[in-house]
Amino acid sequence: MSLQVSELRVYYRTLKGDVRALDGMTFELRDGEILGLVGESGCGKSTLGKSLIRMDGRMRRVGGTVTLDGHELPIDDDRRMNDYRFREVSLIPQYAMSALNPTRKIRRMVTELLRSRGTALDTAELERRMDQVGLPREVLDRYPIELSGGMKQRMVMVISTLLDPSLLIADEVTSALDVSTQKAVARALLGFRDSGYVKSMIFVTHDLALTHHIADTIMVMYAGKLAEKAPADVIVKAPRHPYTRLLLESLPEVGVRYTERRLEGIAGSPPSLLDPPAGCRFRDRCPIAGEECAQEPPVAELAPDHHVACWKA
Ligand SMILES: Nc1ncnc2c1ncn2[C@@H]1O[C@H](COP(=O)(O)OP(=O)(O)OP(=O)(O)O)[C@@H](O)[C@H]1O
Repeated sequence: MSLQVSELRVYYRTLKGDVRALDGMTFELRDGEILGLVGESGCGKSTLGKSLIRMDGRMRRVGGTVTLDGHELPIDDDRRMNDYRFREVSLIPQYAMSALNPTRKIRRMVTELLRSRGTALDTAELERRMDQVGLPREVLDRYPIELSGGMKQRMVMVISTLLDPSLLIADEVTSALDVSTQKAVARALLGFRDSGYVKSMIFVTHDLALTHHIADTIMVMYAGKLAEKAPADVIVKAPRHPYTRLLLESLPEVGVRYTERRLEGIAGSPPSLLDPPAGCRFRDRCPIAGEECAQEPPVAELAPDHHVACWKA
């Protein structure tokens, strides 16, 4: 088992009070597993990713534990987490491709990064990995501005995995890319896993179709909590949580025009995480909510590896 997250609660301190961005998340990730993490904007996906590697100043762990390869991660101790970053856990953050230092050529940037980690650059290994993701070697002697968006993204991916971290968190790495570049990036991620550069991966995205292609398991979050987690095929073909069903129904179909099938979103909006309601947080938008939903639903394992937090599932 690579990763075990247990009852994790991470809140943001704000002037209006605590934003309960993660409110009791429990899940596991096996060796070799790619987990697709989906859910509406603001449900806590990025907060989960950041919590596993670097909390920002406003984040606070209120409870729970994170264990990676049998060691509990000191997630709220920024200094101690330094021993784990890049080596054990690596993050490709949202908008990573715009975060490359514009004043450094790529080779110098990688050399400096590795030096700061006490490691020398193994150029042959770096080039092998660049070949694998289809990046020409002359990229090393270019400035970030001289690379296309897709090239920058693949370069960031190579850099983030150079020290073979156990867990890679890829946060929205494909959202700003065109469809064929998205595929190249997704293939590269699969290649990293298959080559053993990373043991397991959390792929954070809004794109359910792409997630279904590359993830072994999909976890759906809603308002800071786990709604459903199951093998990717099960989530797409036989979801049990009403939120997952509505999420799938709101996807556009290629070849179907608006006049034939109106694209329905999910009516209503998620609750504020400053003062979330008791009971099921999806209750106000749920077409099948009943009285029992005033109580918080437990996460039940309905079938092996199929976890659902819904009284009606
Ligand atoms: N620095 C912050 N201070 C206060 N609240 C924050 C902060 N960052 C995020 N939040 C809140 O925490 C909740 C979860 O945000 P998060 O960014 O993790 O969601 P997300 O699912 O990753 O969204 P998106 O898909 O838009 O990236 C939201 O309610 C958001 O408003």
